[in-house]
Formats: sequence, C-alpha cells, structure tokens
Amino acid sequence: MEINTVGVIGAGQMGVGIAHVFAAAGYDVRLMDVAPAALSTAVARIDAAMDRQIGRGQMDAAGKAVALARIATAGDAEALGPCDLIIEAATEDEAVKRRIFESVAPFLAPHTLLTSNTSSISITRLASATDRPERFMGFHFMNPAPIMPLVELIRGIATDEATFETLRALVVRLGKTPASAEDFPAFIVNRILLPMINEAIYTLYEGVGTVEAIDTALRLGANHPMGPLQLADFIGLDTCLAIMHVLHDGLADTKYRPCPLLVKYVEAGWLGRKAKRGFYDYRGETPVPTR
Ligand SMILES: CC(=O)CC(=O)SCCNC(=O)CCNC(=O)[C@H](O)C(C)(C)COP(=O)(O)OP(=O)(O)OC[C@H]1O[C@@H](n2cnc3c(N)ncnc32)[C@H](O)[C@@H]1OP(=O)(O)O
Ligand SMILES: NC(=O)C1=CN([C@@H]2O[C@H](COP(=O)(O)OP(=O)(O)OC[C@H]3O[C@@H](n4cnc5c(N)ncnc54)[C@H](OP(=O)(O)O)[C@@H]3O)[C@@H](O)[C@H]2O)C=CC1
Repeated sequence: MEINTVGVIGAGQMGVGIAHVFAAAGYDVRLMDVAPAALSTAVARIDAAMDRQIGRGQMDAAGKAVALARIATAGDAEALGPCDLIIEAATEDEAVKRRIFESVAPFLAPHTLLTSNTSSISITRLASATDRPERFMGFHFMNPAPIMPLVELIRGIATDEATFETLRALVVRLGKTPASAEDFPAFIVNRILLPMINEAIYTLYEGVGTVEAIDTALRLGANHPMGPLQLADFIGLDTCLAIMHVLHDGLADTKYRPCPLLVKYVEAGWLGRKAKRGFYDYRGETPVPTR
C-alpha cells in the first residue's frame, strides 16, 4: 500500500520527533494536538533539531526548508482526512487513546492505516476501539525518534499481513530497523528497560545511592549513554509510571510494582525534563540532582 501523507496525533516529545522523521524522509505530515501551545512550539522544536542535523552534516539548509514545508499543524481531526497512515503519539493513557481513535475514525479514508506509538498498552484492546482492527498496529518509535534506529512492530490479534508488511517496509525506507514483538504488556523494549529504571528508583528510594552515584554507576559501569534516572526524566516520569502500571496489572507479578518514589514524583508534577524537574532540576544551565 502506498504511503504519501502521514498524520501524527500528539505534539509531545515523540509526536514532534516522529513528524520530524517523516518530513525529513519526504512524506507530507499533518501534526495534530488538542493543545494549540504544543503545536506552536512543535515546528520550532523540529526546526532546531534539523539545525543539529545540519551541524552533523546529515542535512543541508535546502533539505531542511523542503522538509519543514511538508509539515502542516492542525487542531482538529478533520485535517487528517488525506492521510494514508495515522500514528497516534498522545499521552500513555488507554482512555485518551481510545477517545482519539473514536474521534478520528469518521474522517479517515477506508484504506488508511491506524497505528499507536504506545510504549506498553495492548494493541489488540486498542484495535477493538477502532473501525479497522485489521489495519491497526503498534508502531513504536524510540526516543529521540530522529536518532534512535529501532522501531518496534506489534500486531494485534486482528492485524492483517498487508498492514504488517507495509509498515515493516516503511521502517526500512526510513533507514531504521524493525523489531517484531508479540502483543504482551510493554512488548520487548519496555518489558526489559522499565523494570531496570524502576529498580534504579528503588535504589534511590532505599538510600543505596544518590541520584548522581546511581547514574554515574550505570553510565561508567555498564556503558549506558544516559544513567537510568536521567533516562527516566528524558522519557517522562508519567510515562514511566504508566508503563509500570501496565506491566503490574497485565502480568500480575509484584516485581513490577511501581516504586513509591516514582508515584510521589508524578503526584508532585515532577515529570522530568518536560516539566523542568524530575530526578534533576532542569531550570538552570546544567541539570542539578534533586536528591
Ligand atoms: C519509553 C519508550 O517507550 C521507549 C523508549 O524510547 S526508551 C528510551 C530509549 N532511548 C534511550 O535509551 C536514549 C539513551 N540516550 C542516548 O542515546 C543519548 O544520550 C542521546 C542520543 C539521547 C543523546 O546523545 P548524546 O551524545 O549522549 O548527547 P548529545 O550530544 O546531547 O546528543 C547527541 C546528538 O543527538 C541529538 N539529540 C539529543 N537529544 C535529542 C532530542 N531529544 N531530539 C533530537 N535530537 C537529539 C543531539 O542533537 C546531538 O546531536 P549534536 O551532537 O549535533 O548536538
Ligand atoms: N517519552 C518516551 O520516551 C516515549 C514515549 N512513547 C509513547 O509515545 C506516546 C507519547 O509520549 P510522549 O511524547 O512522551 O508524551 P508527551 O506527554 O510528551 O506528549 C503527549 C502529547 O499528547 C497530547 N495529547 C493529550 N491528549 C490528546 C488528545 N486527545 N489529542 C491529541 N493530543 C493529545 C498532549 O497534550 P497535553 O500536554 O496538552 O495533554 C501532549 O502534547 C505515549 O504513548 C508514550 O508511551 C514511545 C516511545 C518513547
């Protein structure tokens, strides 16, 4: 199936990154969000990220101008009508995602593929809230989307072969690498990564180490590019907590219980980089540990 126009729903860190990837790869992009403020900063954030790519010699000024011109922002679902593919990248909340699918369905063409960038939620269950379970999939980009080469592909029980093959080929055309996961809670990446991050938060909570010691230990001791607490702030503590709830509820194993400190930070609104405060305070020149 031919994909020319891509709709991205949710102009948060992932939606912005995914819109960037598709515009740079030559696709027309419709970026939609309910928050006008998110849309107005979205293009500026893509502009800055493309400048970084120019700095790295991965793009030139002309290519950036053409790519940016391919991105149209929209506050309502009607603008998604011409899209061949929709990628939902809104908050990691099943009710929010189901409402989005119900609201966009009337505007989509029959052939349009509908996907979610969800980190963890059942694809089969999300598909059941749509008018096209055969053309629904988990299409899971990693953060930051312009940099990370992996895209996790997750079929729901009803996903047809043509949908899977179209999206697998699209990932390769984007210059990224597909990995196929079965539709179990948090799939592959976050089934492994988030318990590690949750364990790092328990390590802090129990006083085994400070924020700095824990992140230094994993960066220098296990060659991680970011420490687990820095990474949690990068992902978003609300998203981390949502994924741990999906694992805990879906697998019914206490080893996935979210650390009480993670719960408290989210309750305080300390959601990490996007809220300028999490395990680090981002309001100054350099991030400062908050514990
Ligand atoms: C939660 C889920 O559902 C699944 C997930 O995504 S789990 C999270 C997966 N992601 C990770 O594990 C990220 C781990 N961290 C890293 O790989 C690296 O720290 C990083 C690529 C994010 C940054 O790389 P770095 O070399 O350590 O730092 P930095 O020099 O700032 O960035 C390297 C390049 O990436 C770019 N970059 C960094 N953050 C970026 C962002 N948010 N968006 C776009 N580009 C970004 C920078 O522009 C930089 O390019 P320049 O050198 O030209 O500035
Ligand atoms: N963060 C990460 O590292 C990764 C996240 N993901 C997944 O990607 C998705 C998005 O995550 P992320 O970008 O971090 O989340 P963010 O919180 O950064 O962004 C979510 C965006 O969705 C918007 N939104 C909320 N409700 C709606 C709606 N009904 N219609 C349109 N937009 C809406 C939010 O607006 P507002 O702020 O106004 O509510 C916000 O702009 C989640 O499913 C997450 O699990 C996948 C890979 C990595």
